[in-house]
Amino acid sequence: MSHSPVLQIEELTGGYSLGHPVLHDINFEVMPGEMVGLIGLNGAGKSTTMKHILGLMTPHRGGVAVRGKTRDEDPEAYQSSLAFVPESPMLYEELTVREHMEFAARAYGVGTEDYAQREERLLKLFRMEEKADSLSIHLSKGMKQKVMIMSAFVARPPLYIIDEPFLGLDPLGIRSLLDFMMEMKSSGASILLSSHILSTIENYCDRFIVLHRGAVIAQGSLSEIARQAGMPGAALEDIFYSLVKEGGE
Ligand SMILES: Nc1ncnc2c1ncn2[C@@H]1O[C@H](COP(=O)(O)OP(=O)(O)OP(=O)(O)O)[C@@H](O)[C@H]1O
Repeated sequence: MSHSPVLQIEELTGGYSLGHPVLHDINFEVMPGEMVGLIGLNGAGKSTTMKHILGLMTPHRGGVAVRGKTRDEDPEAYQSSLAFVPESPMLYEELTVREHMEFAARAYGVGTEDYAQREERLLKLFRMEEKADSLSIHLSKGMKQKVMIMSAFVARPPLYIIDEPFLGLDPLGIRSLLDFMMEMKSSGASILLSSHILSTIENYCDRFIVLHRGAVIAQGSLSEIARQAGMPGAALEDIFYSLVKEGGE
Protein backbone atom coordinates (compact mmCIF):
# COMPACT_ATOMS: atom_id res chain seq x y z
CA MET A 1 0.00 0.00 0.00
CA SER A 2 1.30 3.47 -0.92
CA HIS A 3 2.46 5.74 1.87
CA SER A 4 1.66 8.99 0.11
CA PRO A 5 -1.45 10.71 1.39
CA VAL A 6 -4.60 10.42 -0.73
CA LEU A 7 -5.79 13.76 0.60
CA GLN A 8 -3.46 16.50 1.74
CA ILE A 9 -4.68 19.82 3.10
CA GLU A 10 -1.95 22.38 3.65
CA GLU A 11 -2.29 25.77 5.32
CA LEU A 12 -5.84 26.07 4.02
CA THR A 13 -7.42 29.43 4.73
CA GLY A 14 -10.70 30.21 3.04
CA GLY A 15 -14.28 31.35 3.30
CA TYR A 16 -17.21 32.97 1.63
CA SER A 17 -15.78 36.50 1.36
CA LEU A 18 -12.16 37.55 1.06
CA GLY A 19 -11.81 39.65 4.19
CA HIS A 20 -13.58 37.09 6.42
CA PRO A 21 -12.01 33.64 6.33
CA VAL A 22 -14.04 30.86 7.93
CA LEU A 23 -11.15 28.36 7.85
CA HIS A 24 -7.82 29.31 9.39
CA ASP A 25 -4.63 27.54 8.39
CA ILE A 26 -6.03 23.99 8.28
CA ASN A 27 -3.51 21.15 7.96
CA PHE A 28 -4.29 17.46 7.81
CA GLU A 29 -3.84 14.34 5.68
CA VAL A 30 -5.78 11.20 4.94
CA MET A 31 -3.69 8.14 4.08
CA PRO A 32 -4.71 5.18 1.87
CA GLY A 33 -7.07 2.83 3.70
CA GLU A 34 -7.75 5.33 6.46
CA MET A 35 -11.10 6.50 7.76
CA VAL A 36 -10.82 9.93 9.33
CA GLY A 37 -13.57 11.63 11.31
CA LEU A 38 -13.96 15.39 10.90
CA ILE A 39 -15.76 16.60 14.00
CA GLY A 40 -16.83 20.01 15.25
CA LEU A 41 -19.79 22.00 16.53
CA ASN A 42 -22.37 23.56 14.18
CA GLY A 43 -20.57 26.21 12.16
CA ALA A 44 -17.07 24.88 12.99
CA GLY A 45 -16.22 24.68 9.28
CA LYS A 46 -16.66 20.99 8.36
CA SER A 47 -18.82 21.55 5.28
CA THR A 48 -16.68 24.52 4.22
CA THR A 49 -13.59 22.29 4.41
CA MET A 50 -15.38 19.70 2.28
CA LYS A 51 -16.43 22.34 -0.27
CA HIS A 52 -12.75 23.28 -0.64
CA ILE A 53 -11.80 19.63 -1.13
CA LEU A 54 -14.50 19.24 -3.78
CA GLY A 55 -13.24 22.32 -5.61
CA LEU A 56 -16.48 24.25 -5.04
CA MET A 57 -14.56 26.99 -3.23
CA THR A 58 -11.19 28.57 -3.98
CA PRO A 59 -8.77 28.87 -1.03
CA HIS A 60 -7.63 32.33 0.04
CA ARG A 61 -4.35 30.71 0.93
CA GLY A 62 -2.88 27.20 0.98
CA GLY A 63 -4.48 24.32 -0.85
CA VAL A 64 -5.77 20.81 -1.25
CA ALA A 65 -4.11 17.95 -3.13
CA VAL A 66 -5.69 14.61 -3.99
CA ARG A 67 -3.15 11.88 -4.81
CA GLY A 68 -0.47 14.54 -4.92
CA LYS A 69 -2.17 16.84 -7.44
CA THR A 70 -4.20 19.99 -6.95
CA ARG A 71 -7.42 20.42 -8.89
CA ASP A 72 -5.80 23.07 -11.10
CA GLU A 73 -2.94 20.72 -12.00
CA ASP A 74 -5.23 17.93 -13.26
CA PRO A 75 -8.96 18.66 -12.93
CA GLU A 76 -10.11 15.37 -14.47
CA ALA A 77 -7.89 13.08 -12.40
CA TYR A 78 -8.70 15.10 -9.27
CA GLN A 79 -12.47 14.89 -9.75
CA SER A 80 -12.55 11.22 -10.71
CA SER A 81 -10.50 10.33 -7.61
CA LEU A 82 -13.24 11.31 -5.20
CA ALA A 83 -16.94 10.79 -4.56
CA PHE A 84 -19.07 12.93 -2.29
CA VAL A 85 -22.09 12.14 -0.14
CA PRO A 86 -23.71 15.46 0.82
CA GLU A 87 -25.51 16.21 4.07
CA SER A 88 -28.86 16.59 2.30
CA PRO A 89 -29.83 14.51 -0.72
CA MET A 90 -29.70 16.27 -4.08
CA LEU A 91 -31.55 14.15 -6.61
CA TYR A 92 -33.15 14.50 -10.01
CA GLU A 93 -36.88 14.08 -9.39
CA GLU A 94 -37.49 12.59 -12.80
CA LEU A 95 -34.81 9.87 -12.49
CA THR A 96 -35.29 6.51 -10.79
CA VAL A 97 -33.00 5.06 -8.12
CA ARG A 98 -31.33 2.82 -10.69
CA GLU A 99 -30.91 5.70 -13.15
CA HIS A 100 -29.11 7.76 -10.50
CA MET A 101 -26.67 4.92 -9.93
CA GLU A 102 -26.19 4.38 -13.68
CA PHE A 103 -25.57 8.10 -14.13
CA ALA A 104 -22.85 8.06 -11.44
CA ALA A 105 -21.30 4.91 -12.92
CA ARG A 106 -21.13 6.52 -16.36
CA ALA A 107 -19.61 9.71 -14.99
CA TYR A 108 -16.82 7.67 -13.35
CA GLY A 109 -16.33 5.33 -16.32
CA VAL A 110 -17.38 2.14 -14.50
CA GLY A 111 -17.58 -0.86 -16.91
CA THR A 112 -20.94 -2.58 -17.53
CA GLU A 113 -20.09 -5.82 -15.71
CA ASP A 114 -18.61 -4.10 -12.67
CA TYR A 115 -21.62 -1.82 -12.58
CA ALA A 116 -24.13 -4.70 -12.69
CA GLN A 117 -22.42 -6.43 -9.77
CA ARG A 118 -22.13 -3.28 -7.69
CA GLU A 119 -25.71 -2.23 -8.36
CA GLU A 120 -27.11 -5.57 -7.27
CA ARG A 121 -24.96 -5.62 -4.15
CA LEU A 122 -25.78 -2.04 -3.11
CA LEU A 123 -29.53 -2.34 -3.73
CA LYS A 124 -29.57 -5.47 -1.58
CA LEU A 125 -27.32 -4.08 1.16
CA PHE A 126 -29.43 -0.94 1.55
CA ARG A 127 -32.71 -2.84 1.14
CA MET A 128 -33.69 -0.78 -1.89
CA GLU A 129 -34.35 -3.60 -4.41
CA GLU A 130 -38.10 -2.95 -4.47
CA LYS A 131 -37.52 0.76 -5.07
CA ALA A 132 -34.93 0.40 -7.82
CA ASP A 133 -37.31 1.64 -10.50
CA SER A 134 -39.13 4.26 -8.42
CA LEU A 135 -38.72 7.91 -9.26
CA SER A 136 -36.72 9.70 -6.60
CA ILE A 137 -39.61 12.09 -5.94
CA HIS A 138 -41.56 9.10 -4.57
CA LEU A 139 -38.92 8.10 -2.01
CA SER A 140 -38.82 8.72 1.75
CA LYS A 141 -36.12 11.01 3.21
CA GLY A 142 -33.93 8.11 4.33
CA MET A 143 -34.34 6.37 0.97
CA LYS A 144 -33.18 9.55 -0.81
CA GLN A 145 -30.11 9.57 1.42
CA LYS A 146 -29.49 5.93 0.47
CA VAL A 147 -29.57 6.87 -3.24
CA MET A 148 -26.82 9.46 -2.63
CA ILE A 149 -24.77 6.89 -0.74
CA MET A 150 -25.25 4.12 -3.31
CA SER A 151 -24.38 6.50 -6.17
CA ALA A 152 -21.12 7.44 -4.44
CA PHE A 153 -20.21 3.83 -3.71
CA VAL A 154 -20.95 2.58 -7.20
CA ALA A 155 -17.97 4.62 -8.44
CA ARG A 156 -15.36 3.01 -6.09
CA PRO A 157 -12.98 6.00 -6.18
CA PRO A 158 -9.88 6.07 -3.93
CA LEU A 159 -11.37 8.83 -1.73
CA TYR A 160 -14.84 9.33 -0.25
CA ILE A 161 -15.93 12.64 1.25
CA ILE A 162 -18.98 11.95 3.37
CA ASP A 163 -20.87 14.75 5.15
CA GLU A 164 -23.10 13.67 8.07
CA PRO A 165 -24.52 10.59 6.35
CA PHE A 166 -26.44 9.00 9.22
CA LEU A 167 -29.29 11.49 9.60
CA GLY A 168 -32.50 10.00 8.26
CA LEU A 169 -31.07 6.47 7.96
CA ASP A 170 -32.77 3.73 9.96
CA PRO A 171 -30.61 1.55 12.27
CA LEU A 172 -30.19 -1.12 9.58
CA GLY A 173 -29.17 1.55 7.05
CA ILE A 174 -26.59 2.96 9.47
CA ARG A 175 -25.17 -0.51 10.05
CA SER A 176 -25.06 -1.24 6.29
CA LEU A 177 -23.27 2.03 5.64
CA LEU A 178 -20.71 1.44 8.40
CA ASP A 179 -20.09 -2.13 7.21
CA PHE A 180 -19.69 -1.00 3.61
CA MET A 181 -17.32 1.84 4.57
CA MET A 182 -15.19 -0.70 6.46
CA GLU A 183 -15.14 -2.94 3.39
CA MET A 184 -14.06 -0.03 1.14
CA LYS A 185 -11.40 0.87 3.70
CA SER A 186 -9.99 -2.65 3.79
CA SER A 187 -9.79 -2.59 -0.01
CA GLY A 188 -7.55 0.49 0.29
CA ALA A 189 -10.02 3.38 -0.10
CA SER A 190 -9.83 6.43 2.13
CA ILE A 191 -12.78 8.10 3.80
CA LEU A 192 -13.17 11.57 5.30
CA LEU A 193 -16.37 11.48 7.30
CA SER A 194 -18.06 14.28 9.18
CA SER A 195 -20.64 13.44 11.83
CA HIS A 196 -22.10 14.65 15.10
CA ILE A 197 -22.93 11.08 16.13
CA LEU A 198 -19.67 10.66 18.00
CA SER A 199 -20.62 7.43 19.77
CA THR A 200 -21.24 5.82 16.35
CA ILE A 201 -18.02 6.91 14.67
CA GLU A 202 -15.81 6.48 17.74
CA ASN A 203 -15.07 2.84 17.02
CA TYR A 204 -14.86 3.11 13.25
CA CYS A 205 -12.50 6.01 12.51
CA ASP A 206 -8.73 5.52 12.62
CA ARG A 207 -8.15 9.18 13.40
CA PHE A 208 -10.10 12.33 14.21
CA ILE A 209 -9.68 15.97 13.19
CA VAL A 210 -11.28 18.30 15.74
CA LEU A 211 -12.32 21.58 14.12
CA HIS A 212 -13.29 24.53 16.26
CA ARG A 213 -14.10 27.99 14.97
CA GLY A 214 -12.45 27.11 11.66
CA ALA A 215 -9.17 25.84 13.13
CA VAL A 216 -7.85 22.35 13.91
CA ILE A 217 -7.55 22.20 17.70
CA ALA A 218 -6.58 18.52 17.96
CA GLN A 219 -5.95 15.59 15.66
CA GLY A 220 -4.92 11.97 15.95
CA SER A 221 -6.20 8.56 17.00
CA LEU A 222 -8.68 8.32 19.87
CA SER A 223 -5.88 7.67 22.34
CA GLU A 224 -3.77 10.51 20.90
CA ILE A 225 -6.52 13.12 21.17
CA ALA A 226 -7.42 11.75 24.61
CA ARG A 227 -3.82 12.42 25.62
CA GLN A 228 -3.91 15.89 24.04
CA ALA A 229 -7.03 16.62 26.11
CA GLY A 230 -5.40 15.16 29.25
CA MET A 231 -8.13 12.47 29.43
CA PRO A 232 -6.53 9.07 28.75
CA GLY A 233 -9.09 6.29 28.22
CA ALA A 234 -12.04 8.71 27.85
CA ALA A 235 -14.87 8.37 25.30
CA LEU A 236 -14.76 10.52 22.14
CA GLU A 237 -17.79 12.54 23.25
CA ASP A 238 -16.14 13.49 26.56
CA ILE A 239 -12.81 14.31 24.89
CA PHE A 240 -14.61 16.43 22.29
CA TYR A 241 -16.61 18.28 24.94
CA SER A 242 -13.49 19.07 26.93
CA LEU A 243 -11.53 20.21 23.83
CA VAL A 244 -14.21 22.57 22.49
CA LYS A 245 -14.92 23.95 25.98
CA GLU A 246 -11.24 24.80 26.33
CA GLY A 247 -11.24 26.22 22.77
CA GLY A 248 -13.88 28.76 23.86
CA GLU A 249 -17.47 29.03 22.66
N1 LIG B 1 -23.02 29.92 1.99
C1 LIG B 1 -22.47 30.56 3.02
N2 LIG B 1 -22.26 31.91 2.97
C2 LIG B 1 -21.67 32.56 4.00
N3 LIG B 1 -21.24 31.95 5.14
C3 LIG B 1 -21.45 30.63 5.25
C4 LIG B 1 -22.06 29.86 4.20
N4 LIG B 1 -22.10 28.58 4.59
C5 LIG B 1 -21.56 28.52 5.82
N5 LIG B 1 -21.15 29.76 6.22
C6 LIG B 1 -20.49 30.10 7.49
O1 LIG B 1 -19.26 29.38 7.57
C7 LIG B 1 -19.04 28.92 8.89
C8 LIG B 1 -18.78 27.43 8.84
O2 LIG B 1 -19.96 26.77 8.38
P1 LIG B 1 -19.99 25.25 7.92
O3 LIG B 1 -21.25 25.04 7.14
O4 LIG B 1 -18.71 24.90 7.29
O5 LIG B 1 -20.08 24.53 9.35
P2 LIG B 1 -20.26 22.99 9.73
O6 LIG B 1 -19.13 22.65 10.64
O7 LIG B 1 -20.41 22.17 8.51
O8 LIG B 1 -21.60 23.05 10.58
P3 LIG B 1 -22.83 22.02 10.76
O9 LIG B 1 -22.39 21.04 11.79
O10 LIG B 1 -23.92 22.90 11.27
O11 LIG B 1 -23.13 21.41 9.42
C9 LIG B 1 -20.25 29.34 9.72
O12 LIG B 1 -19.92 30.50 10.42
C10 LIG B 1 -21.31 29.63 8.68
O13 LIG B 1 -22.17 30.67 9.12
